[in-house]
Amino acid sequence: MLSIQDLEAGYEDSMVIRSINMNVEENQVICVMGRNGVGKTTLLKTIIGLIQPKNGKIQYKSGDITKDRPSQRARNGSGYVPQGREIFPKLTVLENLQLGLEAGNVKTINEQVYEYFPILKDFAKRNGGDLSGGQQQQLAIARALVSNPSFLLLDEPTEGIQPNIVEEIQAVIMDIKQSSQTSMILVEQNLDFVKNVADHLYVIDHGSIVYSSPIANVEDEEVYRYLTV
Ligand SMILES: Nc1ncnc2c1ncn2[C@@H]1O[C@H](COP(=O)(O)OP(=O)(O)OP(=O)(O)O)[C@@H](O)[C@H]1O
Repeated sequence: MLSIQDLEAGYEDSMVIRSINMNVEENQVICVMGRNGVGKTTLLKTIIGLIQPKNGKIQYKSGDITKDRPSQRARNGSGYVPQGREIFPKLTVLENLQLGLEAGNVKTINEQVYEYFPILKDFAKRNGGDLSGGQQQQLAIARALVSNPSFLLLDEPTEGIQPNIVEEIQAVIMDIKQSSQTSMILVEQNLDFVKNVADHLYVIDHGSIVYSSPIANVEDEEVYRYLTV
């Protein structure tokens, strides 16, 4: 469904990710781990179109999307939950969700989103900035889900979030996987969380994939070797 071939990207003269090859099938959850600063966010931003690759190709549903703008990708089914949430603090919860609808060119909010995160209905008129960190993360995920993405990228959705909300986010990811064909790429620091939700794990170091394994065969020690400084 999504095929990334020899992808290289970075900022001005610096190359941050190098020779990345990845395949994501329908309904698969792929996790990407790696130490701080190795290029995980840069990879997601390149897949979503916020950064233009210097080399390589991204194919989505057999079309070449390497040069498509982020807005085109959103209309074609991609959803993005950025690191640090990036919700609009001065807009209400409902207005934040409506922006997700516009991005995906969808008319109405799928009620499923409120079933996943009932708090967002209760707090519809509150400003996004008045929610707790965990609630803002739920809003960021919901904002991506309202456009019914067939492909969802999540950048560290559990970072700094209290355990009960991490469990809720895990349950939502599992439900999306069980009830739809949506594929996901998840950047995550927590190996236990990864093992609960993922089908395949990639570890990145210095911008390249250094470890790749189906989740059932992941060797914790090997993964931790790359995650410790
Ligand atoms: N806008 C930018 N301009 C220049 N360099 C950048 C920019 N954004 C990130 N970088 C650099 O690119 C490298 C990779 O950053 P990136 O955010 O992709 O890493 P990461 O693996 O997601 O890290 P973290 O786990 O801390 O989020 C880092 O050296 C970072 O300083």
